[in-house]
Amino acid sequence: MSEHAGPSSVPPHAVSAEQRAHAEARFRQAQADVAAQRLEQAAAGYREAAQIGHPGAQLELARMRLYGIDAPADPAEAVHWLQRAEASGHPGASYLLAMIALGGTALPRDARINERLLLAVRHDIAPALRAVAIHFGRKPGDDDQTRCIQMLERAAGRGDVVAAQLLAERLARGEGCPPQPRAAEELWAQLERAGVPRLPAIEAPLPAQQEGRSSTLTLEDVLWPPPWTPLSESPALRRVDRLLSADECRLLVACAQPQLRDSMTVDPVSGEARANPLRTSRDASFDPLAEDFALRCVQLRIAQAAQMELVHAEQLIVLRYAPGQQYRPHRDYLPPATLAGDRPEAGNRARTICVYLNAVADGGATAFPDAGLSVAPQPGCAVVFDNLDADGGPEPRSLHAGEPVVEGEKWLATLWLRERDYRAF
Ligand SMILES: O=C(O)CCC(=O)C(=O)O
Ligand SMILES: [Fe+2]
Repeated sequence: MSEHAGPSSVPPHAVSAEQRAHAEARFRQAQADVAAQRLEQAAAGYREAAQIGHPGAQLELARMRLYGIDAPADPAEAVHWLQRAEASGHPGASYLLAMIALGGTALPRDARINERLLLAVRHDIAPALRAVAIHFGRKPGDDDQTRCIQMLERAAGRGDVVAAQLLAERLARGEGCPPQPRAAEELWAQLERAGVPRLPAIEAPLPAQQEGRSSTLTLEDVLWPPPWTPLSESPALRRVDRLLSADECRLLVACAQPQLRDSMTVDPVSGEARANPLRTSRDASFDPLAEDFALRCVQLRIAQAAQMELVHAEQLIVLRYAPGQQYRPHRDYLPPATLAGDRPEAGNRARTICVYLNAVADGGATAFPDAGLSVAPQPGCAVVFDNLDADGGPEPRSLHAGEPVVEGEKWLATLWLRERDYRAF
């Protein structure tokens, strides 16, 4: 993780100069192995250097173990190496430990998350700055809003493109600062020259707040799910209002935009992904390797709103529908052949939560024919429904559709939640 400042070589006095030099050489060779896709050799090299006490190697080995790059993922081993790197003062390790703890499985979801994140902020680690900016930006206080702008500026100054996009949108609209349309235009022009696409116009009310919360960086705020409003009992259907802030909606769009591809569906017989007239949108699925603290925090909040644990979630999908595009009536539970090829031990997709990320000029509601209901997109709000019946069998009444967009575009984030643990951490 080159963007993470911190000691990456073996601290002096711990081992002999000769061992230190050896660890450094093994570390460099492992980096070359990664570049050449020799992953098993890279892991072996990192491991040797990590055992000697090389914090950079400890961090890289941890990442390989966390994401299962050379062998099946082992978050517990990743945590072990990160804790050793953290003990040597590597702030990148603290940042990763905080990110892992959000899942609440490999590490407890406790106050250490805030401590570690703040430590990463003090070391100017850009993804930590971005996450903290978005966190303050959710809060109504003027001080919090000012902090959000300051943190976005700091992250953008460290080269964080997404923070720069979020900042430009806030400057343009005067969110947390007086409107500065000229500065916003300059920033957007700079971003466009670097090939960064503009964001769609997104405005959303501030998220619902838990009464009496302080304005410090406390994870409890994120964990508090706004209550849901039942819409139908059978099929089980609810809506959640004011779940995500405008920054959070923009974050999801900004991260998805560069990765959009034509939506595919999986053929239930062959298991192959292919274009299907069932779903004519474009979508992006977030690679776990690309997830940062802010993205995990938003997903945790979405999972909490669905009253499920984040580790039950498949990868988050962001969909974009242009006029005429739609998702024809379907059910989200997986047919046996598809399930068999994708973590059958996690069980089927028990619940779905769809979060609307922007306002659609016309069309694009989510229709539930068996409930006789349709939910119109409202930025930052979500619809939650159950795909399985009380006995865990497929619930045919969960049939639903993304109606065609008539005018404008529709951005949506979907989390499909399995019955049991799906993610490694
Ligand atoms: O676009 C919609 O409103 C529905 C999307 C959907 O059904 C899904 O993501 O599973
Ligand atoms: Fe669906």
